[in-house]
Amino acid sequence: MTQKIVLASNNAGKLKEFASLLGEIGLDVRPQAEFNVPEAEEPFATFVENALTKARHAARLTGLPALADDSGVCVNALGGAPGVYSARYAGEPKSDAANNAKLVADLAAHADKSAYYYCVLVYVRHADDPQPVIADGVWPGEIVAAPQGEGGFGYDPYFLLPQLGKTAAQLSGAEKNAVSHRGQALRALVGKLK
Ligand SMILES: O=c1nc[nH]c2c1ncn2[C@H]1C[C@H](O)[C@@H](COP(=O)(O)OP(=O)(O)OP(=O)(O)O)O1
Ligand SMILES: [Mg+2]
Repeated sequence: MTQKIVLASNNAGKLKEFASLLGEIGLDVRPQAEFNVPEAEEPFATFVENALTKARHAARLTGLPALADDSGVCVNALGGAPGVYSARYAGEPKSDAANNAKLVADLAAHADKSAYYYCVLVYVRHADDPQPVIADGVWPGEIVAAPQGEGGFGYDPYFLLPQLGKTAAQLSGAEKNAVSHRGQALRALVGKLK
């Protein structure tokens, strides 16, 4: 029987990417909304702490193993900002449009546009699992001032892959998953679960 797992995220863009990534692996992964799990607080200054708290929260409320993703875009000229604060960079309520506008404005005076996406995944077998399984991934690129592409989510229309001459939003879902921070992290995590 396939093990049912709860995916501790409410981000529709992430859920779509996980559905395609996890479909290949044969895990039965259900978004936490199916179990009416409300959004967890993410008070910490590190990605891994936030991911762990999200995973524990979903596992505690469902009684199922849980997988959480904490991720963001880190811009070198901005000292790594927005980083762990990417989702709320422009304040509450969360808005991709406001976040992207603030990022472009904050970076306007800087010549160095280099950045990277970071993703950490945490898997807990139960809420008090003393050995969470942790994997991460990094995806380098550059921030551009004008959006390009309709795919992806979040910062993707502004995240250029210089070697490809395309933003992350101009990649197909499969192309993005093959190289992204999230795809890398998930493949590493699955390797550790075997
Ligand atoms: O592949 C990506 N393509 C574009 N943007 C991305 C990506 N990966 C992370 N990001 C951005 C979106 C959000 O501004 C922040 C994640 O924040 P993060 O707290 O991990 O997720 P979230 O609050 O949207 O959903 P949840 O916590 O329920 O999983 O980084
Ligand atoms: Mg979040």
